[in-house]
Amino acid sequence: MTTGIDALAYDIAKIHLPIRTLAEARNIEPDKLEKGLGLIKMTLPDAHQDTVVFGANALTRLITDNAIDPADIARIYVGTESGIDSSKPIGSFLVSLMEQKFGHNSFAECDTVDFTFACIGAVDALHNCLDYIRLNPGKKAIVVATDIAKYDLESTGEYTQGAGAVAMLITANPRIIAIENNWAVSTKGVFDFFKPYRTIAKKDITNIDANEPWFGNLESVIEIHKDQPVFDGQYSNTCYTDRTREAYYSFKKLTGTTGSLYNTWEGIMMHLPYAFQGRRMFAEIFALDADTPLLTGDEEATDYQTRIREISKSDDYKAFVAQKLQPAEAASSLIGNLYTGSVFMGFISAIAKYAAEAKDLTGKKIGFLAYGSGSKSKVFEGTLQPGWYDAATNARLFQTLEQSHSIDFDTYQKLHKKEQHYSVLVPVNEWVLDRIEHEIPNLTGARYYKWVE
Ligand SMILES: CC(C)(COP(=O)([O-])OP(=O)([O-])OC[C@H]1O[C@@H](n2cnc3c(N)ncnc32)[C@H](O)[C@@H]1OP(=O)([O-])[O-])[C@@H](O)C(=O)NCCC(=O)NCCSC(=O)C[C@@](C)(O)CC(=O)[O-]
Repeated sequence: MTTGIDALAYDIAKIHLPIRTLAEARNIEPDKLEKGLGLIKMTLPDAHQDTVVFGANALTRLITDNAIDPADIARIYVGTESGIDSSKPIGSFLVSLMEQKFGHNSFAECDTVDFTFACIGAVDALHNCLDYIRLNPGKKAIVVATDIAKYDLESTGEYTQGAGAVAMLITANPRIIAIENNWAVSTKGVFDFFKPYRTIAKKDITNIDANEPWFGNLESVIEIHKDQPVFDGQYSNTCYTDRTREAYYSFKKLTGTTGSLYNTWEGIMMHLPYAFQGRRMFAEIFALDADTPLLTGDEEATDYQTRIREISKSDDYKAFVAQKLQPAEAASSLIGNLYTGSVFMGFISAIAKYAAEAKDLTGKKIGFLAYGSGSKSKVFEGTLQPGWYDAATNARLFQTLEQSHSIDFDTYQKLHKKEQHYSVLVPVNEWVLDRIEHEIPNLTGARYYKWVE
């Protein structure tokens, strides 16, 4: 028996700001963003959307497209770092919305919980669900990755924003990819990227956005939870490369792989905070784990870094990128960061590209290098199953992304600042955020959603 991903669905924000528009407004050379980081479009939520909406839309599609009987779903585990409540998980919202759609009490026996560890939370949810299915092969589990990657205006993260969700059905003998039970982990507690609760004096609250979730109302201070992270971009890249390299080598040890591990993989799925992150960070592993290593690890620190940079610009590395990394990058260029969903969206992107080239890849291995700030990497691998081609074709990923609606810079800024309260696109056949209960002065913040035909 194998376990893995049996079906996939997604919901990506339908509006975007062209990266060129952002570059011009911010006085950044467009080529840096387009050719240096691989960015083309940046998706963002419309006024009626939040992470529950994206997750619920992806989940509804997964259930409907695959005619899944709700009674067969034993658990819905959510990966997110954009939770909307410090107690009530997104999973709790999803279950109630699915009951609105698929029948009263239809999910009453379904287990649900959110996993949070920055961008790797949905991989943790997947890891857990695979173990569960291995123990209970007759059951079905669903993993939902849903996030809004939102950064401060004018920050270096601004051009990497994105929004959407991926939902995955996890079963025994899956149709798309069987995931082997080998998991290598590298963890280190660091502050590369985080979203702290900020404590501020009450006397300083005049400029606070009334839409922020509030809590911890003490006598003289108030704590607010900000959607946007505190981060150190270049340090986060160092943490990313260190963790993924360490987990990669742990995986080699775990599996007793003696030659180059990446040469055994048809494609490599990495966490992509922006399209070219994987190719910019993988050059070191490419050099160290080549059949004839290009680096020994004994070089002086500056020589070592210079050599990695040279290797990253070499023709051999460019050919490697085109073959093993580029298929997963294509969707990221058109979406931006999906946080927990990024590594899985990379997988959908890759299989869509493989299918378009009519490649026969059943039985081929795919490597996954997941990363979450904070920081942790997990490396695992899977084998493509005969249903991958139909799943890739039916997903219509690039046809869907092609329909994305371009907005202007002014609208982008208003949506970012939550100053625009009407939708850019009229929602059809999808979930919407209907209202947030605001009983001033007690802002309960309860959120209500509805399905619109
Ligand atoms: C990612 C950074 C740091 C990038 O930071 P940056 O300063 O915008 O870009 P850079 O200077 O590092 O790189 C620019 C690239 O463009 C090139 N370039 C320059 N000019 C041109 C030109 N004219 N024509 C062509 N190319 C040009 C330049 O040469 C370089 O390419 P290289 O050769 O070094 O590969 C920034 O966007 C940032 O701070 N982002 C937010 C944090 C982030 O995404 N970190 C990534 C690692 S952490 C992570 O992935 C986890 C995360 C963030 O998803 C959160 C989570 O886990 O929850």
